[in-house]
Amino acid sequence: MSDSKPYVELPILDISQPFQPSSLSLLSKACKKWGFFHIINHGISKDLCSRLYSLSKELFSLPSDTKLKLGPLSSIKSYTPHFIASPFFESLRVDGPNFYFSAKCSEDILFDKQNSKFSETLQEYCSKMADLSEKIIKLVLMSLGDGLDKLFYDSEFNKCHGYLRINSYSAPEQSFEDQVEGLGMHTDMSCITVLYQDEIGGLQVRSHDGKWIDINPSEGTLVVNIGDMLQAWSNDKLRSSEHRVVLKQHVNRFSFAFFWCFEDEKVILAPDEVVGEENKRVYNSFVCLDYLKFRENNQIGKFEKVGFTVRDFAGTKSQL
Ligand SMILES: O=C(O)CCC(=O)C(=O)O
Ligand SMILES: [Fe+2]
Repeated sequence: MSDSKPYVELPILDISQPFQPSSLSLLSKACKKWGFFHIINHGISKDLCSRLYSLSKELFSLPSDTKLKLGPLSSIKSYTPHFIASPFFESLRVDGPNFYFSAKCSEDILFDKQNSKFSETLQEYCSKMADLSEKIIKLVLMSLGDGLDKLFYDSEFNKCHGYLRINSYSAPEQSFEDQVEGLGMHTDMSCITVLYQDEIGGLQVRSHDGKWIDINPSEGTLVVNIGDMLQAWSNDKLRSSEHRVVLKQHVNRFSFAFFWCFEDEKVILAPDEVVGEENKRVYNSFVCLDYLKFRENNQIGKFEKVGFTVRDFAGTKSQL
């Protein structure tokens, strides 16, 4: 990676502390400009991350035939094999609200002997992530000002649900002239995503003028990004940025992406208080599930590849 890349300083929020107006204002600027920020003192211990990391290694080193019992052609569909998102990417999904049950269904098929550590660890990690996501949503709403957190948290965000995707990137063996993408440019469909990335790095966010900027890993720090659902709900006050993962030769990489989403049947329409008097609504109202299906069924936007986003789906004419 070249050294000439523009440098971006994303806020690092200590979320164990009460928030000062100055940190909320930094947060709101970062959410508008980048849609990404970092958090520390989030309560997810190093030990828990290492345990999940070891289990992930064990899981993805199982034979392909075993992993394929979990999808994409099986009834469970928790596994995405290589060559769907990219030749170097595979993933396993664990769904809430009963993360233990979801992980156990996969565990029972993957491991000959019972490996209850797998479902227990996933339950521990995901339930902590769900609590953390609620906290982060409140914080992001606070950063929008005008007491929007108090006005809308309970009425609009109380049925959110989460799922985890454990992402495994295998190492490109040949050298390529261009950057090798492990996961191509995409936006997340969630309200927010909370991401643990290992120490390898490779996550990049796309700036307004189309430059790729590294989001470097740092121990004890989690990355948070705004997804499409919150971009639409906030009438573009919060940005769901395009991002991707580039790989290094001969190096494997893992990440754990926890997606916190509105319920499927939720109708997203930016409230008047969020839109503000001066501004126009930039999205028509839409049902969440319809957007998810639009992304799933769309050849270009399929899986997490470059493609259509919520703007193509629900943007008002003036914006297109
Ligand atoms: O692996 C990463 O760092 C990012 C993963 C990601 O963007 C996703 O799972 O949506
Ligand atoms: Fe993503």
